[in-house]
Amino acid sequence: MSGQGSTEGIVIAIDGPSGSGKSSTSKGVAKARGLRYLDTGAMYRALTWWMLDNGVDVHDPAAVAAAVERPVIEMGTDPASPTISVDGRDVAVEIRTKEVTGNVSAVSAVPEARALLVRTQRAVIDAARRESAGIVVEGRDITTVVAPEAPVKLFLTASAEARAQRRSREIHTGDVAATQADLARRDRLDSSRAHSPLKRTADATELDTTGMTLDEVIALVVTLVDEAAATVRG
Ligand SMILES: Nc1ncnc2c1ncn2[C@@H]1O[C@H](COP(=O)(O)OP(=O)(O)OP(=O)(O)O)[C@@H](O)[C@H]1O
Ligand SMILES: Nc1ccn([C@H]2C[C@H](O)[C@@H](COP(=O)(O)O)O2)c(=O)n1
Repeated sequence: MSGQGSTEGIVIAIDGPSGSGKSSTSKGVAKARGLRYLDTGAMYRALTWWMLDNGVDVHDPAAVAAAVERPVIEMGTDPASPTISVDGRDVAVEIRTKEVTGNVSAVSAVPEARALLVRTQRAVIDAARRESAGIVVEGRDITTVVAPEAPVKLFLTASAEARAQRRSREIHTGDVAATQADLARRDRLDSSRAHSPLKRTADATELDTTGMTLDEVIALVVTLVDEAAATVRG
């Protein structure tokens, strides 16, 4: 709940390229305004982890499509401690490996995988709204496919250099050039796939965070949420 209006049932949709700050910003905003938080990238990662763990050839779209219904992926939406599990196993660490990161774009390009996860994401949003909770949802197709009617739609960006610096600090590597190449590869794949590619629509507010601190970005987005809450609820 904000001082500016009610955030009950509000949906905040945030997309952007890898390392632009979607997760950190979304969690910070959700904590500041008592909202739920959904990391949809974690869901694609969890599906990818399961495929790899079960010997599915992730570069064979038909094999991925045939297996998508098998794992049960569940998410916890508390921004202070978001959770992700597959068949009851906590996979928060496993989904962040290099192997998963290197293969997740292939799995997320498969239409059957997207259809299933989009359905699950909409169910999470609907459940939050039934409980009168607002929710911040972040990923690559939230503003375009998952929640195009959201009253706050943001496209977060930062320069390739800034994103590589941030991610390199996070994973404690001095090889910023290699990190930048990894981010560029994933962005290229995620933006060029046939189904639900990452793209900014005209009605999403672009926020270039290069040169901004995380706290500054969170404060700015909280302001946008408060404005939307005041408008939506009168
Ligand atoms: N404005 C900022 N200034 C400095 N560092 C930032 C800023 N925003 C995010 N970061 C840091 O950059 C790193 C990447 O941020 P984050 O994981 O939130 O990005 P993301 O867009 O969710 O990435 P991905 O799509 O790859 O999951 C994190 O270490 C985070 O703390
Ligand atoms: N809505 C989404 C969210 C994520 N993906 C894919 C593409 C990303 O490279 C990958 C991992 O996401 P991250 O953890 O880096 O946010 O998942 C997608 O296609 N759609």
